[in-house]
Amino acid sequence: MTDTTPKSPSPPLRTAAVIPAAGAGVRLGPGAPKALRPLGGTPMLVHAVRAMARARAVSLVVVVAPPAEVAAVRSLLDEHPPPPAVDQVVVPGGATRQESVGLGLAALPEDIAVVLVHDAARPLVPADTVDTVAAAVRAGARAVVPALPVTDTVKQVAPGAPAGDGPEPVVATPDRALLRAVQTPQGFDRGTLDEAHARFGADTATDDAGLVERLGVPVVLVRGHEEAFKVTRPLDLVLAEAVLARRRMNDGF
Ligand SMILES: Nc1ccn([C@@H]2O[C@H](COP(=O)(O)OP(=O)(O)OP(=O)(O)O)[C@@H](O)[C@H]2O)c(=O)n1
Ligand SMILES: C[C@](O)(CO)[C@H](O)COP(=O)(O)O
Repeated sequence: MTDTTPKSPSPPLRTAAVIPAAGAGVRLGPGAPKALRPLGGTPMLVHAVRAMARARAVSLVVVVAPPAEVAAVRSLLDEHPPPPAVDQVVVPGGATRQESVGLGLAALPEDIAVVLVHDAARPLVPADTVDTVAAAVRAGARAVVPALPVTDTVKQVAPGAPAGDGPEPVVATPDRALLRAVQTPQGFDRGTLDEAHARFGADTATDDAGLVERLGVPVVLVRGHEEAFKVTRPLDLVLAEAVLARRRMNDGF
């Protein structure tokens, strides 16, 4: 006999942001782990979490913290709570960025369909950029990366050449018009990213989309934003302070 009992609708599938924040910040110089260093008087991580929580799409934020700082990060985020519609989870990170992202993915509940991976070290990404990436995944793309044209001319050197430490023979000058500098958040259909990390997570890659490319899955770029730059070296922090001060003056926050 056919069962005619009406089925209750399934709950909607949600979007989560995984924020790798477990790096030391060696290139920024000695001090606390980079994500916990202040920007405008507030730890960089709090800015990154706010940026993700402010985006319309995101309803869960998973912060991947330096293992020794998990309790401190939980307290910090309790002091700076997200909007009520956004849940927050903190998990310990690993030795590499990829390992940290993998640990964040392992903490996601089943109802997450779209994952945005966002560096804590990109604290000033505008909410519109986050929503553009999430919307492109929701519209059917399996991997979406915000990117900007490259403004410097780029030279290619031989494999194994020491970075910038002396005379290096140039091997080629790639056509700059064909190059893009990529940012985060990178957005993925959850199954695609899980598979990429399961199969290639132990390989070397500097971003998550690089792992997805190895699956043979198409990756698409959308326009990034200048203010989504990564705080890597001390001068980046000077720029970040200036951008934040300008925003506070313009927006009064
Ligand atoms: N083991 C690691 C290494 C990096 N990251 C995170 O990955 C993002 C991008 O990495 P990067 O800017 O290179 O940060 P660090 O690894 O901290 O920088 P450095 O190489 O200068 O130490 C950062 O938000 C960083 O916290 C992480 O979660 N776990
Ligand atoms: C993921 C990333 O931010 C994209 O630009 C970047 O590749 C991270 O690289 P890093 O080696 O951790 O600085």
